[in-house]
Amino acid sequence: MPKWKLVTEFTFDSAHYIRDYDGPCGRMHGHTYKVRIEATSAKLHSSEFCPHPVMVADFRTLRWAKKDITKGGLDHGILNEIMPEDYETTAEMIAKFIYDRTKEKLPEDVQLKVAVSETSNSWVEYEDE
Ligand SMILES: Nc1nc2c(c(=O)[nH]1)N=C([C@H](O)[C@H](O)COP(=O)(O)OP(=O)(O)OP(=O)(O)O)CN2
Ligand SMILES: [Zn+2]
Repeated sequence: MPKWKLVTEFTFDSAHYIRDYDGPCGRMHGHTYKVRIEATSAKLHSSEFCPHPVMVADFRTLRWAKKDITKGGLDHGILNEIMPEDYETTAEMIAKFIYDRTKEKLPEDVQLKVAVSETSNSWVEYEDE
């Protein structure tokens, strides 16, 4: 079936610690998190900014997490305070958190894959097939 795949990448800067971690990651520290979101659909849709069905998903909608925390994003925040308690602040759960929040903003048929990197040598990817 013909389909589109959008890819967008962005960064945000935040502090975190991993609860009960035996090592430096258990102390408050910061990362420039890199995020890559892939959105796939066989249909085009309107968006919160555009009334015409011409997009898989609006890049502006996909990039919500790069906004300042005072504007609903994750930038310049403390992830342990922003994320609900059932998410820990590992890259795995940050990817799931971004996936879950982004999915809420999109039409049901849009498939997502979210990748998160804390450091230049490690990535995690999350999707729900
Ligand atoms: N599977 C995961 N492992 C670790 C995570 C994680 O989110 N998922 N997170 C951390 C820490 O948050 C830490 O900040 C990253 O540590 P580290 O991999 O040690 O990063 P460095 O770039 O400093 O690695 P060096 O090898 O010391 O250069 C840890 N593990
Ligand atoms: Zn860290």
